[in-house]
Amino acid sequence: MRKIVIAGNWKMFKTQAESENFLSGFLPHLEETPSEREVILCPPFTDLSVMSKYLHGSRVNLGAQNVHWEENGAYTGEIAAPMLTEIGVRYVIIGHSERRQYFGETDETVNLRLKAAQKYGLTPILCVGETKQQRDAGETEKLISTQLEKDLVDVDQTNLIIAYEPIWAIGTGDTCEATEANRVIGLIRDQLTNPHVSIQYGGSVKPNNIDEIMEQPEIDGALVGGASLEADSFARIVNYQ
Ligand SMILES: O=C(CO)COP(=O)(O)O
Repeated sequence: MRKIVIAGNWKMFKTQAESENFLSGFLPHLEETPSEREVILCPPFTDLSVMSKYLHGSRVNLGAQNVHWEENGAYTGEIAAPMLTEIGVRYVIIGHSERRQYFGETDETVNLRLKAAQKYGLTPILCVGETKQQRDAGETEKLISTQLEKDLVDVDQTNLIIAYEPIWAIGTGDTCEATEANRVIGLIRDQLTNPHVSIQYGGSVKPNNIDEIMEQPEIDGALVGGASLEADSFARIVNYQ
């Protein structure tokens, strides 16, 4: 059975005080959320500890936005998996296009991070997706297939979530057609050895398009950026019809 997973990626937004304010507005909405839906919030590192305490006993799980592959060491600015698991973090986003674009993340480092996350018991959310230029050149399938091939070397597919995030749809309001996202996600699934991996769609997911996205048979959830920053908006997404 593939699990439905709805995750909010807060990127570089929200102080601790703002994160607690969000939770006080958001948590009451979860009374309506079907129990089989997994709800995850991925805030900045500085919010994780305070949110973990706040969320104790709640059904919301925490994810980080990155993790290093070493257990510790002289890697200024990085975070190690045991630092995350110790405070109750269960998931970690790896290979987001913003990391690949602005911070030199490569398929090789993505692969190292995926394996390290799994080694320490975190479930990675691996992001893949094409640029507008690659899409226009008809290279979507080839690009994603190459990303998967390189990123997933020796990665355990029984503890993995994948997010298909077309880069041109991120933060632009220009959502990928739900049927097209469904098609690409079907192609991703064809390339996996485990048919039970949950595959999310990400890119301008909003309260007004979540229902159509979740109607698609191949789409198992959403990775939500901007619309996860406001409690009512993310609640509407988590409580899709
Ligand atoms: O990058 C994203 C989630 O990881 C998507 O961001 P938006 O929902 O703001 O387009």
